[in-house]
Parts: sequence; C-alpha cells; structure tokens
Amino acid sequence: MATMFNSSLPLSSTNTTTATATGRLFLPHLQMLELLVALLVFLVIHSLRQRKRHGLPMWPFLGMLPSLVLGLRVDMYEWISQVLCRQNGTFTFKGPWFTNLNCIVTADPRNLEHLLKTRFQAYPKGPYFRHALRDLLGNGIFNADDEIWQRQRKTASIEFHSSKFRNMTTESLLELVHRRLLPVLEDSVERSTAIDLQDILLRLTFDNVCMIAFGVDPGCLSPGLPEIPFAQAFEAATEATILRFVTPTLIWKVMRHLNLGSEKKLKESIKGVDNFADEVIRTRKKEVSLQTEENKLKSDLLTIFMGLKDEQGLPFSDKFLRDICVNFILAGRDTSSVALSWFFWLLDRNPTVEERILGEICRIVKDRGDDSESENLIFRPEEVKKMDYLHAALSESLRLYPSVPVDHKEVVEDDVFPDGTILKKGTKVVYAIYAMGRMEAIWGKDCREFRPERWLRDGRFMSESAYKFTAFNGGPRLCLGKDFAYYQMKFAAASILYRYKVMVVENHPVKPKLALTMYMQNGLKVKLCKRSESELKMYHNMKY
Ligand code: HEM
Repeated sequence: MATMFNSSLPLSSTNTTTATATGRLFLPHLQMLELLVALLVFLVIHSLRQRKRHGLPMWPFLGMLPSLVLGLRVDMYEWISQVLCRQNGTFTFKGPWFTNLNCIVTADPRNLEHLLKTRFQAYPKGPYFRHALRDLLGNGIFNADDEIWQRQRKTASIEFHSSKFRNMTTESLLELVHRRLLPVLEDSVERSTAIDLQDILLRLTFDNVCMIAFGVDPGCLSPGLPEIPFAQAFEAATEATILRFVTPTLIWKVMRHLNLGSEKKLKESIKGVDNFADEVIRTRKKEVSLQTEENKLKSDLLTIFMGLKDEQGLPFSDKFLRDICVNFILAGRDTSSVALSWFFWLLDRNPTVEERILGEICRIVKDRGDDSESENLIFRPEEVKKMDYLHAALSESLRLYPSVPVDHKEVVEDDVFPDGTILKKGTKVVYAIYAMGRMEAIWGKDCREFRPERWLRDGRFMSESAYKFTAFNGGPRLCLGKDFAYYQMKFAAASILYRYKVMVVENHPVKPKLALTMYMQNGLKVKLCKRSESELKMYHNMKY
C-alpha cells in the first residue's frame, strides 16, 4: 500500500510540477485573455456611449462605418433621417481612418441657407466631386465651379428664359407626349398588359432633354421600346461613375490607370457617349455653315452655344460644346421622370388626392366652353399654368421623395454653421434633402403624410423657402430647369390622368434605389384603365 502510496508520490509530485509549469505557462495567456475581454468591453461601452454625443457609435479604426453598413442594409435614407432627427438636424460622420468618408451631414434649413446662399463662395462643389465626375462631365455646368460655372450659368439662364427656347421646349414635349407616350400607353390598354411606368417615363424625359440639349431625338420612347446605344452608353457611364464615390480614390485611380473593372466599363461607355456627341456636333456645324432657314429657327442649347464666343473671342471648342450638352442631359434626363413615378405611386395610395386633381383638370377643360373630345384633347400652356392643385401635389411628392435625395459641397476655408457646428477647411458637407422632408421641426407633426393642401392658400399654390424645400437646390445654383420641369411633369401627368386610371400592380415591391437620383429599385409596374366619358363628366361637375 505504502509502496503503492510511495510509488504514487513521485507520480503525483510530477503531476503537480507539470500542473504548476502548465499553470505558469497558461497564466500569462489567461491574463492576456482577461485583459483583452476587459479592453473589448471597455471599447464597446465607450463606442456606444459616443452615440449620445455623436449620434452613432464610434469604433476604433472603423469609425462609424459599421452603423453605415447596417443603414445600407435596411433603408439608407430613412436611417440618415433618424440619426438627423436624434441629433437635432446635424451630425458629423467619421469614416474609417484609411478612407476619405468623413463629412458633416445636415438637414437644418439655417445651415442650408448659409452654404447655398450667404457663404456661397466658400462652399463650391470642390475637387473631390469634380475629379470623380470629370471623365464623364468634363467642365460642364454641373461639374464646374467659379468662372467656368458662372459663364455657362449666365448664358444658359438667358436662353432658358427666352420665349424662343420656351416655345421649343413646350412643342417638343407636346410632340413626345401625344405622338409617342400616349400611343404606347394605349397599346398596353388594348393588350391588357402591365407596364413599367418608370421605364416609359425615363424614356420620355431622355428623348425630351436630348431635343433640348442637342436638338435631336434619340427615339427611346418608340413602339416596342427599343434599346438605343446612346441612352445605354449614358446609363452605363453614370452607373460606373457613381461607383467612384464608394471606392477609395487611390483604388479607382489605379483601376483607371490599369483599365480594370468598372473603370474599363466607364471608359468604353464614355466612348459611346462621345461618338454620339461628336456626330451631332459635326452635322450641326455643317448645317450652321450652310445657313439654312430651318437652322436659323433652331433654339437647342448646342446651336445657341455654337453661335457664341469664349472670353478670347474664339468659338467654343468641340470638347466644351460636348461637355455643355452632356451636363444638361445628366441634369434633366431622369429627375422629372423619377419624380413622376413616385407621384403616381402616391396617388394610387391616396385616391382622394387623385380625385381632386381630376376635379381641377376637368373644371379647366370645362372653362374652354368647347366640346373638345377627351381623346384628342391637348392641354394649352395657359391651362397647365392654372393647375395649382396638381402643382401642389407634385411639390408634396418631391418633398417626400426628392429626385436628388442627398447633395454635397466642400468648404474651402474654416467656417461655423448657424447651428454652431465648426467646419475645418476641406470638410465635406452632405445636405440630406430626403431627410429634410421628414423632419417634424420643419414640416410639423404630419410631416410624413402626403397632403398637397399644405402648399395651398385660398386654393392658390404658395411656394416654400428653397432652404426648407430643397428638392431643386437653392441660391445661385438653384436648378436651372425648375420651371420647365414643373411644366413637363404637369403636362405629362395631366395628359395621362385625364385618360387613364393608373393602378399599381398588387404586391409590387416599391423602394428607393441607392443612386445619385432616387429611382424606384424595381421600377413601377402598373395597369392602366381607360376613363369613360361619363366618369369625366362626373368630375366636370365636381365641387372641391
Ligand atoms: C423634378 C425635376 C428636377 C429636379 C428635382 C431637379 C433638381 C436639381 C438639383 C437638386 C440641382 C442641384 C444639383 C447640384 O448642384 O448638385 C439641379 C441642378 C440643375 N438642374 Fe435640375 N432638377 C430637375 C429637372 C431639371 C431639368 C428638366 C433640367 C433641364 C432641362 C434641369 C437642369 C438643371 C441644371 C442645368 C442644373 C445645374 C445648375 C447649376 O449648377 O448652376 N433640371 N437640379
């Protein structure tokens, strides 16, 4: 037993020695582990406590990126709106240390007025934005600052307000709506098929803006809805350009140098855009040199800028002419169509608003005093102007679903916002237009309701401050196409609504797409139902 016991002693002593040695070996590891856990707990608590001060948790190295990623997975615009509401309208976003994602995000009308008007010179688009868009937009109005921007703005502004230009825009729209849009819609009724209204409206405005900028009609909105190489190249070029905003600058620059991935696609699609522009410019130059009567009557932007001289008294280069036209196409190609898509979706959910719009249209038609057949009825410009309720409903739709959901600037010297936010030179400023439409502090308790009446006083449309309703930007860079866009949307909407009831296909998923313009991610699938004469008569007699 003793032997057994004794013999077990050395064994047990060996065990103890081994255990002690192992313990000694493990102890530092255990302490390390404890230390790491403690550090982690401290970091989590510290990061989450930062949420109170900054609006979002701040993680070491990653900054606020994890919250942004979560926001992207749900609904980015709603996520920004919630953070801004919590932070009283402004917060500082801190990206990971290795990126250039740091920026100040604001939805405070006082700050908007400050950066868009009062201190306009201190808040240009800035080099970050300009570099990312340079390959596609060159030195065009949308992408220019200072004198280059000012000269284009002045010339284009004079043109946009001339009666010759206004006539051209209204006539080209009338042609497109009556010869192309309505037949395509009628065809869907006859065949009883659902259509993607967003796609059709995008085609309409693309053709329209090309007629305004280049004086040519690419024919996207034609029977059979053909694929047009220029439109496809333009679409691909904008999509590839947007990717630059989510890729670290150094990486997309290397990709461009090596002609890889999205940068390769961008190069190819820009070539497609340039080929089309070069051909149009060459042909127009020939026509201008022949001085034909038809040419003298042309009032598209290309023809107008061709007749002008630069500051040295020389004609503008072909590259500059191309930049001017491409920028206008980008500015006007999808903003109105996307706004109209959200508008028709909102009408589907708010039938009383639709009824009031129809009541207004029918009263205006009744005032004509003639027996215009509803099928062939063409709204006159003075009638479109009288449609105050429709104007209010479109503004309300843009308040909730602005075509440009966020915009941005870069401050060129140290500054302080009216709300006290301190900005260092070079800071990027994002103004959250979508969030502004959903702030109780700006629009009141019913800010999330679709209520066109908020825009009316005694039945007449009353505009809001451009720093509160920022869908068209404000200050010196206010959207140049604003008046035309309202005319275009009102004319197209009234022409459709007067003829058809637009019904969104049941269970069609509607959500915004993450892009520079707020498209509907899955388009807008609708079925149209023709309105009968008796239904229209009922609206003729409606009191509202
Ligand atoms: C619902 C329709 C529209 C909306 C919501 C809208 C909105 C805007 C916004 C937010 C900007 C400022 C963009 C920025 O500077 O970053 C802008 C600028 C501009 N828009 Fe519009 N737009 C619309 C339609 C149009 C149309 C149809 C045209 C032309 C035919 C047009 C021409 C322009 C131009 C040229 C600029 C640049 C102005 C400048 O920088 O001086 N827009 N628009």
